[in-house]
Amino acid sequence: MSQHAVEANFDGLVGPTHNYAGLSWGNVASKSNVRSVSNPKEAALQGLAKMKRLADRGYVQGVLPPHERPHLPTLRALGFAGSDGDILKKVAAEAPALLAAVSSASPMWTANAATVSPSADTADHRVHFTPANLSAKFHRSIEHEVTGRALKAIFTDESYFAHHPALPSVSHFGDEGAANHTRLCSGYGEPGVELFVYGQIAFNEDAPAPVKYPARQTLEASQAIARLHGLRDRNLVFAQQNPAAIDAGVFHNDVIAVGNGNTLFYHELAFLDEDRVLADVRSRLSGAELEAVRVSSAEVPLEDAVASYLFNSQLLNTPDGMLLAVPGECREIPSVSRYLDSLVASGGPITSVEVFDVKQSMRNGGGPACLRLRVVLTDDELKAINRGVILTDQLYERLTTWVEAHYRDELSQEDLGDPMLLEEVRKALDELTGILGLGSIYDFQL
Ligand SMILES: N=C(N)NCCC[C@H](NC(=O)CCC(=O)O)C(=O)O
Repeated sequence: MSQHAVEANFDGLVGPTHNYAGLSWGNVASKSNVRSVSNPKEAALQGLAKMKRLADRGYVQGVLPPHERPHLPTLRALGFAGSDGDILKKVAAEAPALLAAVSSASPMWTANAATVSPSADTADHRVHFTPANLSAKFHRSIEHEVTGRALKAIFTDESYFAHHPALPSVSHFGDEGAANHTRLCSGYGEPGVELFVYGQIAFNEDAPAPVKYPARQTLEASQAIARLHGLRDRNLVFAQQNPAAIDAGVFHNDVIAVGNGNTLFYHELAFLDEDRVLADVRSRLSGAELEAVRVSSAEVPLEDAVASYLFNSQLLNTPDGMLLAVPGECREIPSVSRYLDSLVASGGPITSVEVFDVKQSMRNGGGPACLRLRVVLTDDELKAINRGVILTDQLYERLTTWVEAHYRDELSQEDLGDPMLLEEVRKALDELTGILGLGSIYDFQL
């Protein structure tokens, strides 16, 4: 028997070390803004403003905490020794690239935090979580442990929630989480079709693969997650991303497609075999017809899709149709802005468009959809979670005051070795776990 369920969005709160280090080869924005001075305070406030607007509209909105950065335990594991201050000084002088990597606020992009399968799809009828190993990028590969702790601190009740460790951290099982996973369904509480999109088949060197940029997700990783989560064939589609799109800067599928309910909004160059993907989804989707909203290259050239992050939008149910929550950049690029007007006028499933300013995150390649992890929860499951992370007016006020008190409004690469920064971060995060009621999740708290 299906139960009423909602889609909750858990946004990553941007951390106090948000900076532009050019760490992500294959992510055009990250590379083009390398060494710009960032504004962590503005970044965090932009993220909170997005959460607040959506919470005010009645969507269930949660918060996932930032991670401790710079991450001293990683530096110690790599042979740096002495006091925290000694280590920062040494690594800043000898290995600034490493310091940048362990200082990234990248856990803000919670679409990469984990893959989540709702209880309507899983064999044991629990919600399953697998933190993504993010093994393609060193700075992201250090996220999954604390991500797992945060998820366990929020989704604690084992009768409702199952937590798996990240997959083995090697390229064969490269996993980028929900950014390459879309669920289509007739209603959130109904069994859905989980569409896993991969960039490469790891154990077949002859299979198609991008030539310029890395494919971060493998088929083998997606299959492993489907097994761990107890998904059945009738709920599953595996699709290969178009290698040419990866080579044009589409480093995750959520940069070129987004789905919600029975609607898949995608660019014609998203998939290697578009017809098969649609046929596979159609044959498995029950209780609804698939609405395929296809954007052609003639309407929006691939480079405009990448530059605007049109598809990195949130697609949300409203009482009359669906809302596309787009980044501000979509209105700055003429082809995209024109397309959005025609989309709303077309009489299709997407009936409104709203602009969100997340520019600080966008400059590192993270749009509205990168900043959120979707978790479909039945009414009982929602009641069972740690409610301290659900955004209310009061929590919004507390978090804004917390950001104002602890965050800098300028951060350059040279600041990352400042021992004061580490102290500021730890003080802020210690207070935050109290505000969110998470207990101890950071290494410095254990
Ligand atoms: N599409 C989704 N779901 N997420 C976007 C992640 C952006 C992130 N950028 C970065 O990690 C850049 C950090 C820097 O260069 O400082 C990444 O490439 O993994």
